[in-house]
Amino acid sequence: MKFAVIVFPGSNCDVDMFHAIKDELGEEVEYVWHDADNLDEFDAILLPGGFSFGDYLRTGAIARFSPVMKEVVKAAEAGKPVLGVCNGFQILLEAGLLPGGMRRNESLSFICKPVELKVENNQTMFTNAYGQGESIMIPVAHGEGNYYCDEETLAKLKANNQIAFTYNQNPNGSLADIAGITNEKGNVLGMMPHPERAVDELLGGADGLKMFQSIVKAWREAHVVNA
Ligand SMILES: NC(=O)CC[C@H](N)C(=O)O
Repeated sequence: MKFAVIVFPGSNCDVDMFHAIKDELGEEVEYVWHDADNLDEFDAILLPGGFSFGDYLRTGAIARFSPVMKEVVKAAEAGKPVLGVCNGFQILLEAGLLPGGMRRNESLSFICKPVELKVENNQTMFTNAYGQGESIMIPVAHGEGNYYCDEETLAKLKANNQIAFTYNQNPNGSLADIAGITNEKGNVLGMMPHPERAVDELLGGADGLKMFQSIVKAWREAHVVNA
């Protein structure tokens, strides 16, 4: 399985993401600069965290116009797994691939610490290796992670099981304790916590690795005979 790590000017979690896939997961991975115009050779698309275009205007608001985003939309429409972490989540929101938006953390401060998440839906291609309701530890590091959407959207997210993760102790004021959501089809996931920073006990925990293993498992079941 071949992963793309999309790199924007200002991305800073791309190397951790690459390491997670290559060294911890053991799958093929390439960096793809944000002006790329073809992602056909990749099976899964990863948008890493960082400060794309310096977080000017709003986080993700400029990156969503990068040429590669047309290809990310195409990949999402084709049903490929698309994962956006932190700034990657912010870009997916700005691109309209996920509903809602981000506001500054309620505290107006940048937060950087491990947080406990609850797996709200383990029936997705990103979460199938977790138990339903399992508590996992994944670090957060953001200034703008206060997820918001209108009531109708929240009702839809709940009705369609699109809330993948919630915070056990909400660190940023996010609506309904939301830490990560999927699109309706379930193949696009955005989350503020950083699974790529929790892929080895040496890093303080390996709960994030299961997310990447889930993607591979779902992909093999769909594409490999006798998986
Ligand atoms: N680690 C990150 O991706 C940071 C995200 C974003 N720039 C913020 O501070 O909200």
